[in-house]
This record gives sequence, structure tokens and C-alpha cells, in this order.
Amino acid sequence: MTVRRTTNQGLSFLDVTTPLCTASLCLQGAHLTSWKPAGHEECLFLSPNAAFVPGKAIRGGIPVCWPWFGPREGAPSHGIARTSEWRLHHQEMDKCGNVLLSLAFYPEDESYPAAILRLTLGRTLAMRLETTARTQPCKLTEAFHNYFAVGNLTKCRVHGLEDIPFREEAAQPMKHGERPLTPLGCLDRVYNFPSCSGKTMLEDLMLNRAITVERNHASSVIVWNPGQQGAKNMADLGAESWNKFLCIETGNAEPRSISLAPGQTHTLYQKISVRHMEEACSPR
Ligand SMILES: O=P(O)(O)OC[C@H]1O[C@@H](O)[C@H](O)[C@@H](O)[C@@H]1O
Repeated sequence: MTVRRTTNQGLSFLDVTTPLCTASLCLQGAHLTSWKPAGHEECLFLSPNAAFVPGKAIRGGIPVCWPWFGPREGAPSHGIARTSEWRLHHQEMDKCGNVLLSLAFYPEDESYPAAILRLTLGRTLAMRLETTARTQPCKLTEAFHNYFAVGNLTKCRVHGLEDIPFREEAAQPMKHGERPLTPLGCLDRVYNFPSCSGKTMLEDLMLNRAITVERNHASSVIVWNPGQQGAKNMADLGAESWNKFLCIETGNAEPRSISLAPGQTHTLYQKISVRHMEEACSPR
């Protein structure tokens, strides 16, 4: 069911193999680097230039951005969780054959909140991130930073973002197809939804598949690709990879931060499913 392996550089992984899926998870960051449901190609993009070294975030898969999303002066981008070791505290197989994993991260500095991540790995992938404030109140921003593998970025459409206001973070925003969003290159958009639950669907005309992301307790969807020049400037990515992925992230980003009093818990949730295009139907 799960096999533990440690790389020469000292990172520990759990490899999952069941009739329903294969998957790999790095204990640094509780970072899923692969999920391939039976009958489908790999769903997650992993950069061929990703660094697998302790203390460095892995480029690709599903990094957990926590307890903040985005840059912060004098502190790591996207929080401390993705470069910290998590503890596997439970694993089992449910009666449907899904592997259930739960991992915990209690930062030594107790002014930070604590996190528990529960994953259900099967034909679908569900992730539940529970944050509990400890000694201090907490202003939480967070995201499941999903890197989805695509045939070609420019042959993809994203449904479920129509009419939703967004903030463009890209320095030089370019024109994309809209309604549905058809990215043509660099984009970095933070969509602010009026409600905290919903669905987004990534239609991939080249791979002939649709990936649906359902979310709950999440008011932000972040859509990111650095474009060719941006990818070239990132040592762990590279120009040739720019159109091989699209990040569609589930979270709560500014201005949708979550305020927690000590002892209070917030749960971020997403469920990812994939279908061959003929079976897919629009989320709306
Ligand atoms: O290089 P990092 O820290 O993994 O971040 C990658 C990207 O992550 C996205 O979520 C952000 O919206 C982008 O602004 C950022 O560039």
C-alpha cells in the first residue's frame, strides 16, 4: 500500500500503489509530487529541474502554502510549511480502497498555528488542511498550490471563473482569452469569490481530459503560469517547461484572510477529479 523511501539528499517520501491510483508524497512540506489515478495519465506537473534538497521548496506537485500565501519580507515565500518536515501520524485504507494519510506540522515557535493535513488518495484526491491557532491569534492565508500537468497551456480552458473579480499580480499582464479563461502565457491572478465553495474545471484539449477542483472554505482561486521568459528565469523550472503546466490553486489569499482566536480551527478543503473529455461536463 505505502512504501517509505529516503533519497540520497535526505528527503523522505511515501509511495502509494493501489488499484485506484499511484501517488508520491514528500514528508518535507507534506508535498504531493505525483498522483496518477487508474486509467489516466499523471495529473500533477513536476519540474524536470526541481531540486530535491532539504530546506528548498519542490517545484511542482501540490505545495502547501501555509500559514501565509505569497511573499513576506524577511520570511520564506508562501510560508514555512513547504520547507519543513511534517510527521506522518496515521495511515489506513478505507473500505473503498482509498489510502488515507494524515500528517501533522506543529512549528516549534508556538506563536504559529498548528496544521494537520488529511489526504484521501484514490480515483479522486481529497485534501483537508486543518489550522488551529495555539498561543496567539492568527491571521491565516493559505493555499493548495496545485501544479496541473497539461499537454499545452495554450490549448487549455478554465471554466468557473467567469464574472469573478480578480487581482492581476503579473508585472506585465498580457491579454488572454476570457469566458472561459484561455491562458496564452504569463498570468498571475488572484480571484476573490463571493462564496467559499464552488468548482473550477480545467479542460485540456490536447490531453483530452478535464480536471475538476471542488473547494470548500476557500474564497480564493489563484491561477498562475510564469510564461516562457519567467520560466527561463527560474533555475528549478526552465523555459522548455513553461507550457507544460497550469497552477490552479485553492485557498484563502489576501484580502480573504481567516482570523483565528487561540484554540479556533479553520479547515481548507479541495477534491480533485479527472475525466476523459467525452465524460466531462461543465461545472455550471
Ligand atoms: O516561486 P514560488 O515561491 O514557488 O511562487 C510561485 C508563484 O506562486 C503563485 O501562487 C503566486 O501567485 C506567484 O506570484 C508566484 O510567483
